[in-house]
Amino acid sequence: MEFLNGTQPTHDLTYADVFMVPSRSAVVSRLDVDLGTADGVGTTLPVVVANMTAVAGRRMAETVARRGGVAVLPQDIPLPEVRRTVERVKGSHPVYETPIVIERSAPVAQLLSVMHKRAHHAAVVVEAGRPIGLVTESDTGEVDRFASVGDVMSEPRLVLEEGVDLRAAYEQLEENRVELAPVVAGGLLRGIVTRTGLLRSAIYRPALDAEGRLCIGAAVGINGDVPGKAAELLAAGADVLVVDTAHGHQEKMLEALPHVLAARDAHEAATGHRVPVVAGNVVSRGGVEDLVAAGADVVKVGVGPGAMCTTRMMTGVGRPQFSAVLECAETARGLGAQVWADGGVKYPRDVALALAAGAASVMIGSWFAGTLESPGDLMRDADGRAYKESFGMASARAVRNRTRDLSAFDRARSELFEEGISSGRMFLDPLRPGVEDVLDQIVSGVRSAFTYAGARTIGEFHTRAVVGVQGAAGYEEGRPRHTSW
Ligand SMILES: NC(=O)C1=CN([C@@H]2O[C@H](COP(=O)(O)OP(=O)(O)OC[C@H]3O[C@@H](n4cnc5c(N)ncnc54)[C@H](OP(=O)(O)O)[C@@H]3O)[C@@H](O)[C@H]2O)C=CC1
Ligand SMILES: Nc1nc2c(ncn2[C@@H]2O[C@H](COP(=O)(O)O)[C@@H](O)[C@H]2O)c(=O)[nH]1
Ligand SMILES: [K+]
Repeated sequence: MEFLNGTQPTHDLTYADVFMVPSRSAVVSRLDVDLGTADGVGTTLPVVVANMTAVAGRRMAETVARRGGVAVLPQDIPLPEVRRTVERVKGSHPVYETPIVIERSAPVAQLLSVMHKRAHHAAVVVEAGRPIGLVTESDTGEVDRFASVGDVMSEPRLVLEEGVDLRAAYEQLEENRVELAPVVAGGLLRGIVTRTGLLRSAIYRPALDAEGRLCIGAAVGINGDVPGKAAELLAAGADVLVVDTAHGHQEKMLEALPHVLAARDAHEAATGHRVPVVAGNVVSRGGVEDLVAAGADVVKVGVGPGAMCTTRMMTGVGRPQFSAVLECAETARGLGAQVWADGGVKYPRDVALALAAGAASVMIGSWFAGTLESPGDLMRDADGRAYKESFGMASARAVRNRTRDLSAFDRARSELFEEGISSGRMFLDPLRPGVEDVLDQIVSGVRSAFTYAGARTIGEFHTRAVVGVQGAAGYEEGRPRHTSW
């Protein structure tokens, strides 16, 4: 990446402070762009779902991995739950979507409580594993909540066989005038396909492990039995380990990392699979050097840019994210390592700029919290707008949860050091309520940014990007106007 006309910025910059200038390009189609990452995780998209309790759960992990990204399960989730989640994600079909499954005798009220959990807004009624009916949201419109699902379901007009050609499946949905269809193998339900899902399958490639199952990551903190926890996460099937703490450039992290690496190496010796280790967060050259020297494959960059994060206001510590990523990525590259840009992403442009600054992948939290697939309950404000609650992992709410095994006194004391918001409202975009809708937006923006720069790959983009510095008016000029002025 170079700054426009060779200028060198005199102060640190964040995503809003910068813009990219188009360059002569031989990449004539946005479809010629390959967004595969170089961090060894196996993602085909440079998108990582942040290890936040309000963001990364089973549905999020599965849905994002099917489109090529990866989610990192938070360090606060109890191990049995991590094992269950990894197992379910690895058990989900890499192409077909996971349906909401319900029994014929269940009340409609039960169906309505789960219907919004998947973007396809439909449920498959099963009997002994076979799809016998379909219910879409419109079927439940004026129905008594105690009616049974069997009364409102209709027989599927189309049932597809596993392995069906995806293009042919799309045509069959079109011919049968249906939006979705169950897919079966030997009569048993394997998943569903939707029109949008089939289109996405043609554009995205899932992030898969060596056995062809969806990828998932898991985080571990720096306190407690770190090697034991790392070994358990690896045994559970995590494809990437994230050693995560607010201040990643501290001795405790440097002590913990070798233990995690030893667990990783033992796992590799036993299974033949090498799991990349990510560590953070830092924002300086020295931080990257120390974490890479301690063995991190990837360094996570970002102190204070997160939407739920109050660190900068509480402490004055942090660094504008574009400059932090730029310096850290340059340092990591010189040491044969990579960085993830973590936090502060609000628009697709921010992902493009993080990649221009040299990130191998970009971690996103709060934006994804406001989607159907995040773990939180769907709520409505006084105007009826749908939202989900997000909260920081250093908020009193998260700290209370993380310290549940401590004495009441120690717990209360920990909460005093809160550096995050406990209840942010992340509104769902009515036009893009699902995480895949957000991914579509990100990927389309990033692919386009690549062709403007004349880059086919993330590596080329990083080399070719030309970045200028703008003031608030420059940023403002780029925003669309929905009304006249
Ligand atoms: N990227 C960011 O800007 C930030 C991210 N977070 C996220 O919040 C989650 C919880 O992280 P964390 O707060 O580290 O909690 P953890 O409980 O994981 O561990 C923090 C450890 O580091 C010690 N520590 C020393 N100095 C600091 C400091 N300035 N801030 C925090 N801990 C410090 C703590 O000791 P003691 O408590 O005794 O001081 C404790 O032992 C993580 O997911 C992290 O990524 C949190 C803040 C900033
Ligand atoms: N200082 C804090 N940072 C936090 C907290 N919870 C999460 N985070 C960081 O934010 C990113 C995600 O950023 P977003 O803008 O996409 O939401 C996450 O990965 C953490 O590094 C917190 O409580 N305090
Ligand atoms: K912030």
